[in-house]
Amino acid sequence: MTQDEMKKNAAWAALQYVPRNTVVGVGTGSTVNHFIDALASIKHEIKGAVSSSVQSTEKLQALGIAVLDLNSIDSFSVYVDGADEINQHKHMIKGGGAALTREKIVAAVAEQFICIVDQSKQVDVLGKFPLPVEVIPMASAYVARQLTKLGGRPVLRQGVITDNGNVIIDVHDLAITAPVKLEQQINNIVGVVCNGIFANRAADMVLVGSADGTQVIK
Ligand SMILES: O=C(CO)[C@H](O)[C@H](O)COP(=O)(O)O
Repeated sequence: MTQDEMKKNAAWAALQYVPRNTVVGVGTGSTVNHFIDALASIKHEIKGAVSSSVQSTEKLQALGIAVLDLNSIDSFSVYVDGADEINQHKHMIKGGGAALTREKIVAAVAEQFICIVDQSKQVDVLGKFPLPVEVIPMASAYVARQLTKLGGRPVLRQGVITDNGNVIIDVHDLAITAPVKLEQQINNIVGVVCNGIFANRAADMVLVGSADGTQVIK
């Protein structure tokens, strides 16, 4: 079974946790693209979606799913998104698709975060995947220096501008043994919009696709 088939299994398994007649939060990425396909199969049973990126918005709308303004909603039940890495505490690294800020915003409004991954995303310690940090462009050199002081090796992601008009710095060589603390430390650097550690708002449930089926971790 390919990695993409494992992603697809996890994505379709998420459908059973989507309450009907509500708004659904939708993340970004190749795993989420499978989830959007799955969501389209029940589009007449939901009230629409809130989206974490232009990419997901376009796919949702192309499949006939209404995309609602997050500011028009007080809360909603379930946010479904992928991850680049996830540990046993359901802390994640996200942002490989550069959508981390909007993903963190939509996740913050959701009551429950369901993370859909293939088994290759499970790790003991976060940080082998370079940590994405969204940065205001004029602050990129300053922020890079501060990230070096924290022990990382920052690399500007070439040719990428986020949906919010900012740049991404990928931080290599971090062994993230204290994700809750490091997430806050990086957020405290002036010029950082958001970083890809999702630990202060971890996942509530993880669906892990593998060749043996989909494992549910609550
Ligand atoms: O955080 C993300 C996008 O910003 C994605 O969830 C993450 O990169 C995983 O992507 P994929 O499902 O394509 O493996």
